[in-house]
Amino acid sequence: MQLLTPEQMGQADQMAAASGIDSHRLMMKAGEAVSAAVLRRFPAAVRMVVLCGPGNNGGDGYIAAKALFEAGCNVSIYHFGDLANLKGDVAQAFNACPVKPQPLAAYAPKANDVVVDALFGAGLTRSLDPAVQSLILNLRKAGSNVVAVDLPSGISGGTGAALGTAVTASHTITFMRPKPGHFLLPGREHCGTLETFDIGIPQRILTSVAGNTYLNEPSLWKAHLPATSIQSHKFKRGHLTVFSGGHGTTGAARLSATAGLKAGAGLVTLATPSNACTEATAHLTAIMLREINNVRELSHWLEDKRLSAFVLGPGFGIGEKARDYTNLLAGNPVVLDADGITSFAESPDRLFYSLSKHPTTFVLTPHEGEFARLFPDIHSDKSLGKLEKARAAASRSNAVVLYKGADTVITAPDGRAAINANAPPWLATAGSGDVLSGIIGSLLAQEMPPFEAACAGAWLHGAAGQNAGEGLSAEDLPNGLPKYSQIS
Ligand SMILES: NC(=O)C1=CN([C@@H]2O[C@H](COP(=O)(O)OP(=O)(O)OC[C@H]3O[C@@H](n4cnc5c(N)ncnc54)[C@H](O)[C@@H]3O)[C@@H](O)[C@H]2O)[C@@H](O)CC1
Ligand SMILES: Nc1ncnc2c1ncn2[C@@H]1O[C@H](COP(=O)(O)OP(=O)(O)O)[C@@H](O)[C@H]1O
Ligand SMILES: [K+]
Repeated sequence: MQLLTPEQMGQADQMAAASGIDSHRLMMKAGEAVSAAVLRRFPAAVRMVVLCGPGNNGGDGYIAAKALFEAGCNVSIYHFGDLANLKGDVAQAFNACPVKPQPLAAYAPKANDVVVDALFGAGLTRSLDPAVQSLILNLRKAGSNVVAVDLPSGISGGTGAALGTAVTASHTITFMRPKPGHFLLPGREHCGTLETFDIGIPQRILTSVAGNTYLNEPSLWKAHLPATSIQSHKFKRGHLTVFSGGHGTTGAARLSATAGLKAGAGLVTLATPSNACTEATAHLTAIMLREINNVRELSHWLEDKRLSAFVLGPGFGIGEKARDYTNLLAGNPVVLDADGITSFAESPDRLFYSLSKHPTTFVLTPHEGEFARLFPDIHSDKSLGKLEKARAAASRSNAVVLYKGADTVITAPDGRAAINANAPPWLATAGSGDVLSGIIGSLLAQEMPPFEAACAGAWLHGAAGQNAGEGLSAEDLPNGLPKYSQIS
């Protein structure tokens, strides 16, 4: 599913008008869709309260109020801003509305009210007025049900950031295409259940304005998923190498390797320093073991051209050895995670220089702390949302960047970006990231391109979390992976 920024949506709106589509008709459809959703969700509501702002979002509100009124509901409208300043479609919607609005300050929220939030949508550019913010706090205190039009007021459609206090809705009705702010945090938590309604802007216009930001769904990468064929043999399904730390620190790499095998790699080898071989052997069966202690031994191992992908970082240890291995692996499909990333904290440019000499084959999987170590200036830039930060990081590093969190974002150096939204909160458990690196490594080993492998990996990890259920530990995740043939 392609996502549109508020700016792109505005552009689509203008193009629709320029091509002769009646903009008031679009507003009518939007407002009527809101009214229908409210009636469907709250058929027994005692009082409907529509809060209308000064722009087109407010216009949708006046249309919704009219439709609710005509459906026999008890409707009140409260407005923000000077009614004398209403223009164009909003003024027309206001004039046609049989319910006369009162000023916002007169509204005292009640628990049973069903509130339609049509204060601000895509046009929000700055923090809400203090009076609006205090009303939002009162709504929250009263526990009123809120249905947001397009976006909960106070949430940025582009970044999901809350510009001051923002409305928390149980439902949000948006139009044509969701925006990144519906899925990025904290926006996602403010939206409740999201419905996307088609108000009739033609597909050709949406396609012409859309960039390359997507919700991370199987349609984005399913065609690249490894297919199992009767003629397959284990080398055809790829050989993944996971580098392990030394004695006492092999757990993370073993988790990653186990996930790699379960995610379909034909062969998985744990590359282990000599002092950890006994420990690793005691825990492994299907996963193979190879002693690798230094760059010379790694170079020798890399002469086997059937090795298809590598995971470096989980439990590996921070330092020169990680940097040397990474440099040697540049140009190969690699997931660089955890200690592999942190090893470049003092000298990120050394990593970027190494990666700049090859096509994109690396996937970097930082959580926020690791992201800040590798990209300190991008991380601290308050003008950027998570999507833009991850895009800037991918462009700088020439790697696919999977910026982890409850709203994981995956970006490629060519600008493609996907927001992952299927991860349950109980994935926040020790070792969960190690499993993710193994899944992505496995998909790389099975010849998935790096952006698609990272997107599929994040989604499969989320699905595994859902299947394993609340209370899971990271060991449960590989067994929760869905079967590829059943993904639709
Ligand atoms: N995109 C489309 O195709 C359609 C959009 N529609 C609606 O139009 C909305 C966007 O309309 P607008 O662009 O008029 O924007 P809004 O209605 O979200 O904002 C209105 C105005 O408020 C001002 N403003 C921004 N932040 C403010 C703040 N914190 N305090 C006070 N004023 C502030 C802005 O200058 C803007 O002109 C969408 O969210 C949607 O609800 C619908 O009417 C149907 C068609
Ligand atoms: N609240 C959350 N909801 C959903 N997923 C989460 C949440 N917090 C973390 N995750 C996911 O869990 C994984 C944790 O990885 P990481 O931070 O590397 O932990 P670890 O190093 O313990 O494995 C990441 O994939 C991340 O996206
Ligand atoms: K709104």
